[in-house]
Amino acid sequence: MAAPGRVAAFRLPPLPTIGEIIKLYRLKAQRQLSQNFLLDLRLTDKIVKQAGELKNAHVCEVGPGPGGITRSILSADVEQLLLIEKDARFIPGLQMLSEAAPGKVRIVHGDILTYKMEKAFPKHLKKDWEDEPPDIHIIGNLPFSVSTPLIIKWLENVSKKDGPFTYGRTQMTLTFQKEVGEVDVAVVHFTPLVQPKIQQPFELVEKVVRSVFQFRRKYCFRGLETLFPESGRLKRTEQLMMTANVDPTLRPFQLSMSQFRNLCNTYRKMCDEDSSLFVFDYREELKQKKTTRNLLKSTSQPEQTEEEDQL
Ligand SMILES: C[S@@+](CC[C@H](N)C(=O)[O-])C[C@H]1O[C@@H](n2cnc3c(N)ncnc32)[C@H](O)[C@@H]1O
Repeated sequence: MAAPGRVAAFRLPPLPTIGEIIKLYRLKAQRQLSQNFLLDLRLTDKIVKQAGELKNAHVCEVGPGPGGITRSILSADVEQLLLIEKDARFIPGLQMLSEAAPGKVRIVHGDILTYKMEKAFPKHLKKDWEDEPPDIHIIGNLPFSVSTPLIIKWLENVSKKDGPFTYGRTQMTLTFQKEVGEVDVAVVHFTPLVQPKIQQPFELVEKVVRSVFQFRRKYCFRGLETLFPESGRLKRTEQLMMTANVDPTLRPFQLSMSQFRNLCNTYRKMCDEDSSLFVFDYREELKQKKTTRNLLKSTSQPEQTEEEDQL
């Protein structure tokens, strides 16, 4: 058994070991689980420390599972802890934790991707966007398959000041697990800025960034080309890169924030000049090309192009 978590006012039940989790929750794949669940309280304390001072704070933990991070949050003497867990098998263990810390814990058996965060905390905690962040924190260690769509949704919420950011510049401390087979986790702490670094609609920024990074190891022009329809693609990509002052042979991860800003601003101007541009969908174009090619296919079958391999 791991050492019990301690707080001044109450004593939490000990964290189960990986073997106990497998038995208790009838789970399989011990190797994978031991990477996904954080069962060392020294490590979970370290992660929770990254969130800053949590005494008397309102915290939402996403995906508490067996409750390692949960214990560390409670040990930080928070005012209220909201737990959102999708897997019903973890609920009884979380209820035990809730009983050990009376009046502190609220458990929601639900999906964080659909949970209405704009109603999750008391209204009196709301702060103006320009003020200091509210005393509300989101903390979580989620699998990659969930954390990626979730962070995109939350970044959109930041830009629209809705969802968890109805309360102001709510802070988030999230762990991102590396590839399956690696045990390392990266802890990232986010505090929304008062002014965005790029003053364009979220959908436009997301489209540009997603396009650049779809070929992350290639020169950045390769991804940027996909913003434009085939007719005039080369010319418009050149125009975008020249106006934005971006060297086309940089790799996506070498681009600076100001280069992304220039790209977004220039692309916005191009979209304003051509109303059909923003809705252009490169993948849709590829699909249509493939369908046409299949229709025209005769006895001699051409090799698939690199583009079509992406479909
Ligand atoms: C990688 S485990 C981490 C568990 C625990 N936080 C820890 O660090 O040991 C991810 C947890 O998130 C839960 N989960 C996965 N998808 C979820 C979702 N969409 N909404 C809420 N919880 C989710 C899983 O059931 C699991 O308990």
